[in-house]
Amino acid sequence: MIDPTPIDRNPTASNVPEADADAGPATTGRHVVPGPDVGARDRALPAPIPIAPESFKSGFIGIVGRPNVGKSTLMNQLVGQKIAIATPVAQTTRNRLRGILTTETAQFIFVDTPGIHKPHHELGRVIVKNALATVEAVDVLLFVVDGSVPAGGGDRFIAQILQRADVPVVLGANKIDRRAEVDAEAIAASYTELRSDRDWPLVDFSALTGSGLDALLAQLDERLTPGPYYYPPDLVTDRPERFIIGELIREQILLHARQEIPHSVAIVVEAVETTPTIANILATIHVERQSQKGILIGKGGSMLKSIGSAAREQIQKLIVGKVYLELYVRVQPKWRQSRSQLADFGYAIEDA
Ligand SMILES: Nc1nc2c(ncn2[C@@H]2O[C@H](COP(=O)(O)OP(=O)(O)OP(=O)(O)O)[C@@H](O)[C@H]2O)c(=O)[nH]1
Repeated sequence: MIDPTPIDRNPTASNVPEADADAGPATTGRHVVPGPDVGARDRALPAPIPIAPESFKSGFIGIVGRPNVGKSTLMNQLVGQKIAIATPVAQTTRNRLRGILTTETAQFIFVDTPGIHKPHHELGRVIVKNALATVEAVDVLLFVVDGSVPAGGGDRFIAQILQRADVPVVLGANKIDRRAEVDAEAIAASYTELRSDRDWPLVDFSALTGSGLDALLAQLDERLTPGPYYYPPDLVTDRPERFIIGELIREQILLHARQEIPHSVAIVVEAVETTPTIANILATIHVERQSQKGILIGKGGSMLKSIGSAAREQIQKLIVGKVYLELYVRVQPKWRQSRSQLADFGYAIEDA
C-alpha cells in the first residue's frame, strides 16, 4: 500500500536540513546530504536557501510503481548519488525518501514510495481513497514500469488508481537495456491498455545505464509549475547522513545473507565521528535470535567482514575522507517493540 503521510511543503527547519538545526552538511564533493548530529560542530553552516527567480520551477514528483521496477535505482541516478538502496530483493524500499535535483532553472523533489502492490483480498474503498490522497499530494506522478516485459496485472492495478488522479502522470518504461526487440509489440500494446484513454506521455529509459533520462527530465520539467527552492540547491536528500549509512549497511546484509536471515534486522548507527580526513562509524545490527547472530558473523567473522567491507565501500562514496566502519551484532529478542522509541532518536531502523 502507499504510505499516506502528507507532504510537508514548508521550507522550514522541520523539513529542510535536519542538519540546519545543529550541524552543517557533510560535503561529498558536489553533493550534500544533511550531516550527522555528532562530531560535526566544526563544519561550516550550510548556505541559506536562495530566493528563486520568477521563472524558476519546482515541485514534488511521486515515483510510483510495482516493487522491483527500479524506482530506487532511478532516484539515485537522477540525483547523481546513491541515497536509496536498490537490490534484486523486492520491496527493499521501506520508507519514504526524498531525492532532490536542482538545476539552473528547476528543482525536482522526487518522492520514492514503497512499491504499491495489489492486496490479496478484495480491494476496499478506503485503500483506494488513501492511495489517491497520497498520489494527489504531489505535483507530478512518475509511473515506473519494468519496460523489459509487457505490463502486467500489478501495473494495471496501479494504473487504475492513477487514472483517477488529478495531477499529470508520466509513464516511464525502465530497464530498456534488457528489452528484446521481439517483445516490442506486446510491450507497446500493454501500455495502450495501461493508459486507457489517458494522455500519459511515455518515456523509455534505463535507470541502470542512464540512457533516456534527459528525455525523462524534460517531460517532468514541462509539467512543473513556477515555484520556490524548497531545499538548498546543493542538497540531494532530506534524510540525514546517519540514515543513509544505516541503509547502506542494510543493503549489504540483504545482498549477503538474505537467504539465511529471512527475518527482520534493525540497524542502529550509534556514532558518526568525523574529522576533516577520517570518519569513524559505529553501527549495531540487531537480530532477534542467537542463530542469526552466528550467521551474520560467519566462520571466524568472515560474513561480518564481507558485509562490513562492502558497506564501507558504499559509504566511502558518500563521505569525504577515509571511512572506518565498526559493526557489532547484538541479539535483541524484542527489538521491534523498541522500534518507535529508537526511531524517535533518529536512528535508521528498517526491516530487511
Ligand atoms: N537491467 C536493469 N536493471 C535495473 C534497472 N533499474 C533497476 N534495475 C535492477 O532492478 C532491481 C530492483 O531495483 P530497485 O531500484 O531496488 O527497485 P524498486 O522499484 O526501488 O524496488 P522496491 O524497493 O521493491 O520498491 C535491482 O536489481 C536493480 O539493479 C535498469 O535500468 N536495467
